[in-house]
Amino acid sequence: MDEGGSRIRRRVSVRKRTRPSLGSIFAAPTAAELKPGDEKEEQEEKEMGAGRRRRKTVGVQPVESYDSEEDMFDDYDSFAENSFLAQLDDLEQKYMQLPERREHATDVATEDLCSDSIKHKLSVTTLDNFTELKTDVHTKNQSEYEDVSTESGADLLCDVPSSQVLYFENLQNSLNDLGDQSTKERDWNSSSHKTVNEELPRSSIEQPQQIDESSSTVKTSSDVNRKKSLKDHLKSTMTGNAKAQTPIFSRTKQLKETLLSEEINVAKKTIESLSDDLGPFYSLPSKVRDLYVQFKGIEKLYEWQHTCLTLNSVQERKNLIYSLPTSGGKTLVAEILMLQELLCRRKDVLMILPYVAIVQEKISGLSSFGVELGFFVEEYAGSKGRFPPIKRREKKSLYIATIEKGHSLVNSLIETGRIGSLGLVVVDELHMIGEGSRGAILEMTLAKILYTSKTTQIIGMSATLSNVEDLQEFLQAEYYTSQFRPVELKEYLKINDAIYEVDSKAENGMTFSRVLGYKYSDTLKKMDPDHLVALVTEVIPNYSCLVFCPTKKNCENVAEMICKILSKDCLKHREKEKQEVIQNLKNLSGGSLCPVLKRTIPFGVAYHHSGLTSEERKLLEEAYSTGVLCLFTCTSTLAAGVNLPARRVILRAPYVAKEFLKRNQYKQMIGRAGRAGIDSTGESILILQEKDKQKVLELISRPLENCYSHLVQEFTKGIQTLFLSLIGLKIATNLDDIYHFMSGTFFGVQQKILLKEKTLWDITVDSLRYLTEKGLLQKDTILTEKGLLQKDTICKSEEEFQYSFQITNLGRASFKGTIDLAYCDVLYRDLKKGLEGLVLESLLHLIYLTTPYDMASQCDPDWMIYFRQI
Ligand SMILES: Nc1ncnc2c1ncn2[C@@H]1O[C@H](COP(=O)(O)OP(=O)(O)OP(=O)(O)O)[C@@H](O)[C@H]1O
Repeated sequence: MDEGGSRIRRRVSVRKRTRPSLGSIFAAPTAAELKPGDEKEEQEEKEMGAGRRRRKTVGVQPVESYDSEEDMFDDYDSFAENSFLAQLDDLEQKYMQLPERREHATDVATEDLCSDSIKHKLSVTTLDNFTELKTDVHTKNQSEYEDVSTESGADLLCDVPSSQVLYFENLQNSLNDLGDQSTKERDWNSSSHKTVNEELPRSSIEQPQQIDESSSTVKTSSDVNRKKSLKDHLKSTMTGNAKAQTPIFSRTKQLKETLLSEEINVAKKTIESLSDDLGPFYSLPSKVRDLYVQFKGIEKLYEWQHTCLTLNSVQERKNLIYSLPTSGGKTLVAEILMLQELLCRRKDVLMILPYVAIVQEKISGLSSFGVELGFFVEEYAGSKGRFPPIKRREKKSLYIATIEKGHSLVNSLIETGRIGSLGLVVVDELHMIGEGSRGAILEMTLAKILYTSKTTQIIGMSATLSNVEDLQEFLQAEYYTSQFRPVELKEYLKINDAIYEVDSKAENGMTFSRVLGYKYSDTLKKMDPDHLVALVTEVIPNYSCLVFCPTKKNCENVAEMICKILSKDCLKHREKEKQEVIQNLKNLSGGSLCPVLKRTIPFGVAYHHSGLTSEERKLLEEAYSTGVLCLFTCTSTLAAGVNLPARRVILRAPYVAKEFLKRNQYKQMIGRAGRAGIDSTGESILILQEKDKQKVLELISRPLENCYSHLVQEFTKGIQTLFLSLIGLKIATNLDDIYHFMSGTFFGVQQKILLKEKTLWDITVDSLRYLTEKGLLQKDTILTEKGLLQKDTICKSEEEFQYSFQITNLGRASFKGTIDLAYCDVLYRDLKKGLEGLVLESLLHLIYLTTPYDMASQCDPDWMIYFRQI
């Protein structure tokens, strides 16, 4: 009895000691609370339609060095009564008399100490059909009990990442859909609050009415009721569990679990010994292979995947860049390497992806693996993500992050001295390192990892890499490439009504293929001058088709235009399911539906761009993936890795907005054509006008664009932000170290190409000087060969001295508040002025203070309106 009780009390005392004061919670953000790059991500999020928030600064949770014990009680002290824990002890005394129930009940008690959300998360489901999975989970918990109790109970009790809860919910929904009668009879609302441990015989759950009644006094305050209900729930669950018979678990399940942990132990040893014998599945338990068959239908690896995974450099954990055409199956290799790291080397893994939508797609794809194999899948995108991440002792975490959130995560790990816990970092679409300020953030992230952790392996992949040598030098990585593509991709161009095949051997890069056979009336020609309907009706409704359009508005117009011309027969194709899609979309937005989608969905057509909310997007993507919708008109964002392939991809014009297509963009877009395992071939058709012919011929024949560092070009969002964070996080604080850091960046590798007129030393010195003059840094002490001099000592030549720098308050606030350094001083001045006197006569002053400067610079206010308002 005391064992369990004392364990709980001990945890409480730890919590009390380490819990931050209210003051510190509400104090100005510290350390990794406010992360560089979040604003940019907002932009991207907006772009992908995943969020519509606007703000000048971004607040994140306070930084604490959470350990798993703290997490267990996180958020609870705030609403539980002081006597709550004492009552818990009483309850233990009362209901845990039977020694054989002790462990089980303690388990439940501690679980119930967790928030409703955690309970909810742990309440896998109560469906009969799902008992197997729950039993599985419970068995795992039981088998882990030893570790849990001797360490901290962390893995059982800590925050299950929402991503994995989603997995359970999805499973629950799909089981629900099966329409099992017994399922229907259940009350879902109530069952959703049950814990895994409540999956016990009904008789044992229907219990302690007396205790409930006697202990609960009626109070009017809702708060008190909340506390009471928690307490009652606790009591009732504990009593129920105390009386319950120990559930009988399937022997087969238990055996499977034992086998899995045995296999993992063997795999750990194999991987440590660097043996050539890779065991049942690339040093992983055979269960992983089974899961790939079960969840992804992948029975066998492609030859290149096998070769890549068995490379010596990969076995030796060297950094690796690999490049294959789109749909080549790159992700699977990365996933296997990630699983080796999580399961065998017992380290956390970070996967960086370019967009929120892709992170979400990956989360849902990998959550099932996490549940089955015992690791956490954590989302770092949009508003999701905790800094620093929860420290877990047993299970490892796979963080799936956008570029910006990945950077913040790495910053927080460095700041808390935990960067070594990151065993592997995988970067998908590595070529994005050459794209503007997002590229600069990716570069900073990787450079910081390289500088601070010698044990973290970095793997980058892309379908569109050109100057790989530079990247190899930066990442100190090996390179693997192959031209493998499981489904052949045929490229076509359409000029007027003739179709040409792209042919590198032909004199002008193309050969005539055919003339479009579709008969157009004069009216139709006016409506559809590019013969889009002729092209799409060769494919839909039986196969899927993507039409890339230059703008969002164009997506909508093209979708409508196509539907006006399409035969009414299309309406009959999967009619009922399309109506369901419409209904589901309506449900998402309180009964209303975009009039364009209302007209196009019955034809199986929809637009896909950043104007959709993430829920709408998911719904439409699902309908498209299952063939209910057969045509998407979309913008280029869909090309960046969202797995929605099509039999035919049509590029409406060789433009993205007003910019002429880049080779990389073209490759990514046409790469969506040809579905592995479904299509035997994929086709792309680029529609062009005579005037663009020459440019297009160059586009299809020239090599991919090189990628170049944007670290210095993106001055305030690049090198300036980097230096501030290096000094703020104490990664490098003196001139010498900072210069050394810079030499190891992608810019350092390309400096001679990018900025010939200046040396890297000069660039470093100039940037530090600029930050110092701006009041973001201050020189601390001066280190000379003769010793330390005071900071105000005048020095003649920078080279003679080694400055040590400190971040100022303004610098820290800017770095942590993700403020663009271009206007951090203006913002500070404005806020300071606001402190002197806030004009509340009208809303004008408040609007001024809360309008981001970059937004303000995009519009040209009519000052007379303001004048009249005042
Ligand atoms: N060995 C395999 N056998 C069968 N299918 C596979 C295999 N490997 C990958 N696939 C499937 O091929 C499809 C494309 O794979 P993946 O998304 O990994 O390609 P990619 O190279 O990352 O493409 P992109 O550059 O477009 O992101 C996926 O549906 C994946 O499940």
